[in-house]
Amino acid sequence: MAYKDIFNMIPIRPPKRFQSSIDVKSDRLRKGGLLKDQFLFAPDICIPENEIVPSSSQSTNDTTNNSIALTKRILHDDYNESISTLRRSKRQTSKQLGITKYKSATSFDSFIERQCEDGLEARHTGTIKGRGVYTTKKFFRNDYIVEYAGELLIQSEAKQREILYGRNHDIGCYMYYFKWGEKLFCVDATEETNRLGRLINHSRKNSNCQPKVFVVRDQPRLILVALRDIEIDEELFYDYGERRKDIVESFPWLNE
Ligand SMILES: C[S@@+](CC[C@H](N)C(=O)[O-])C[C@H]1O[C@@H](n2cnc3c(N)ncnc32)[C@H](O)[C@@H]1O
Repeated sequence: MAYKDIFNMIPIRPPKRFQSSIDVKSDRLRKGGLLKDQFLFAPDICIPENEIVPSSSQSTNDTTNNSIALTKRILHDDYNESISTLRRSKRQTSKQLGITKYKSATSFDSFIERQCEDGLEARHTGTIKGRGVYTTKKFFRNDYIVEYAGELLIQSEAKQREILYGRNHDIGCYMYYFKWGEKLFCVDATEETNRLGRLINHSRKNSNCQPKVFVVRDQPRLILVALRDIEIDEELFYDYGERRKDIVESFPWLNE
């Protein structure tokens, strides 16, 4: 499956306030009284949607889970190899990666590492979109919202998986491609889990959050950050970034 062009990198400014004093406190304790030297960088990210299968049953059914299990078995050897490649190549400096470093006073890594999904719940939207994620607390602009959690893959493996997933129309599109340094990676969140980032729907015109790459222990993690203040009971949306004409014509909701 093809992917769209990656946009320029857009740095995000660290939030001016701490999102939660509890998180900051635990982070300080963990790191011996110091906030870790960390940085944010934010290449724009895209999800290839050219094989989106609009499905009402994206899904907990056995067929889907079996397909995923089968795919993983088939790809098992490649998977081990690709992840070890990833690990081998991870020790690049930010200069090599061409990434601007931003020291942040606020630590997002504690949110990521403890899989924080506070203030969110999944509900059925009652529309063709299927499930969506809604807020149960207020978020402020630049707040951490949730991780787009899944398996980190290199591009070649992700493409192989997509071919297999594409054979099963019960499998929805949960592959999230992004550029990190000079390389393309993908977070595959196809497997049904209880993580919420994978359930956030698309809006081009009314997105209220935005994907960013955040590095934890030298590994890129995808997170969603609030674009503006978000009130309780709002559905979360981000722009999937797909602009290819043929794809958008096939899935007109990408323009909404
Ligand atoms: C990452 S999943 C989002 C969660 C999905 N709604 C679910 O129930 O599992 C992406 C899929 O959700 C659906 N979707 C997301 N945003 C949509 C929108 N604005 N309109 C229609 N369908 C949408 C499409 O089927 C898309 O392939």
